[in-house]
Amino acid sequence: MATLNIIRACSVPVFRHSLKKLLIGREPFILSHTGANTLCKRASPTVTFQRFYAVATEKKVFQRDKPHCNVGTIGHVDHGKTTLTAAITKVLSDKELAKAKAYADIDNAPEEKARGITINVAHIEYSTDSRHYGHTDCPGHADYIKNMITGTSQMDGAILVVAATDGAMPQTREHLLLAKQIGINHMVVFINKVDAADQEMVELVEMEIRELLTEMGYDGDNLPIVKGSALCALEGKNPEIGSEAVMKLLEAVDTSIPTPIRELDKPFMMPVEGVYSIPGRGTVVTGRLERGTLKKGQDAEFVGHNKVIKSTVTGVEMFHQILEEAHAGDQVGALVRGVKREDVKRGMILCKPGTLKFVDNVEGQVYVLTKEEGGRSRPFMSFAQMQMFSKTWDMPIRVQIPDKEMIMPGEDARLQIQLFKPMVLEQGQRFTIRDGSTTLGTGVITKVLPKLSEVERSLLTEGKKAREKYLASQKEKQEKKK
Ligand SMILES: Nc1nc2c(ncn2[C@@H]2O[C@H](COP(=O)(O)OP(=O)(O)OP(=O)(O)O)[C@@H](O)[C@H]2O)c(=O)[nH]1
Ligand SMILES: [Mg+2]
Repeated sequence: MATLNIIRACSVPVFRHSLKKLLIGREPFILSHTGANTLCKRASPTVTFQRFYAVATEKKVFQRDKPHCNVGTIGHVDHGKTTLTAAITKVLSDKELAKAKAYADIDNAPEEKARGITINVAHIEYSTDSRHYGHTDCPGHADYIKNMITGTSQMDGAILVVAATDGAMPQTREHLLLAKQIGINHMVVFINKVDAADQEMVELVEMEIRELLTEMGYDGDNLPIVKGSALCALEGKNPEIGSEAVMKLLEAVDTSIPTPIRELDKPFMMPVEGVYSIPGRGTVVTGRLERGTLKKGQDAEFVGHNKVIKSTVTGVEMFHQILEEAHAGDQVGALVRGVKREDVKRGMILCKPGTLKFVDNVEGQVYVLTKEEGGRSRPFMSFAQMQMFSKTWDMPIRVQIPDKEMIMPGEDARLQIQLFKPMVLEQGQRFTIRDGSTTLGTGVITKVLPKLSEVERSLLTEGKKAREKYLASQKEKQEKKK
């Protein structure tokens, strides 16, 4: 069977014949890589080893025939994000543009269930006539915000799901605000569950959402809002509000979320989202390639959590299909050599050796959320300890407020931020700060400051008393100088 596939994969008819002669009676799986490669070369220069290997292991080679774009569903708990995701794949699979995914597959597929390189369960692929999509369905409940922050930081645009039966809920608001602050500027709205609400209610919800969008800094008057029922689409009922509404939504996504311009010519860099160990193949890291291009055979290193680990990329896949070359914006899985699963942690950055360094002392500009925006009601002061989220990592930090005594909710201010462990941070990088389960604020890095001294570093983790003592001694020194 596999042999036949290989023969079919050969694109030049005259070589197909010689390939047939070479391969009949051989088992492709037991060929060594070099053996297979020579075989391919002898048979046809057009059959590359990647293609050969792909067919031998019955994996498809990814065909880059459409621009790639990353989207995802956000919105209040239970408003139908996962149902809509499943419905999109169902409707598109009828047109052979996607593989239908059942609700249960999207919502709680255990990671062991997935095989191959690209494992991340939250990512789903489909195509429309004009684009190829990677879709993130953010899980609900308690983990939501954390996933929102790390998950949506990879979206080029979002689909906001609002149930017509509920309208805008507190979390709709919070997620919208967060999305805006993370830098998601393009949004399409799906008013879901119209099968369970009357017409008047649906219209009211639309008005309410347009107002909310405007308030949050989006173009509320003109953003596309599609009304329908994800459940009907999934169950194949009422096509006007079911499958047709889903197609309308996809059209809106196609036209109003532009394909971002990718930085292909920069050295590659990919924040690691997941790390997996695949028996017989090695360690695989997943994430979205942010800059550059990534290919098999490239030297790479992991930077972050105060470590640099050298490695080589030995394979690249996207949605279980082999990629000859990954481009910035692609959601990829990379097979890496010489690295154990325990060595690499989520949040490290896979990059071209020597192009990134980690820092532990930065300056940023932050906006602190008010209680209504989902923040807290109390101000915070210098020396406060909190958690910083950026790209796919989070890390405890201690902050200093150089210009003020304290920052009140609703204010913005300059912050000096010291990280407990050095991470990759660049000027212009966005971050969010949180305290326990509340989002305090979001900001952007304005300056990278000199690395912390040993004393400063030890004080970071010491208690308040030690720090106060240190500061007092510094003050004394300065006064003596005067
Ligand atoms: N009547 C009706 N019910 C729907 C529709 N879409 C989804 N539901 C139901 O709403 C409930 C929640 O749907 P989910 O898709 O799990 O919602 P979610 O937004 O993914 O929820 P979380 O992931 O928990 O935040 C389920 O019981 C769905 O069957 C719809 O169009 N009409
Ligand atoms: Mg869900």
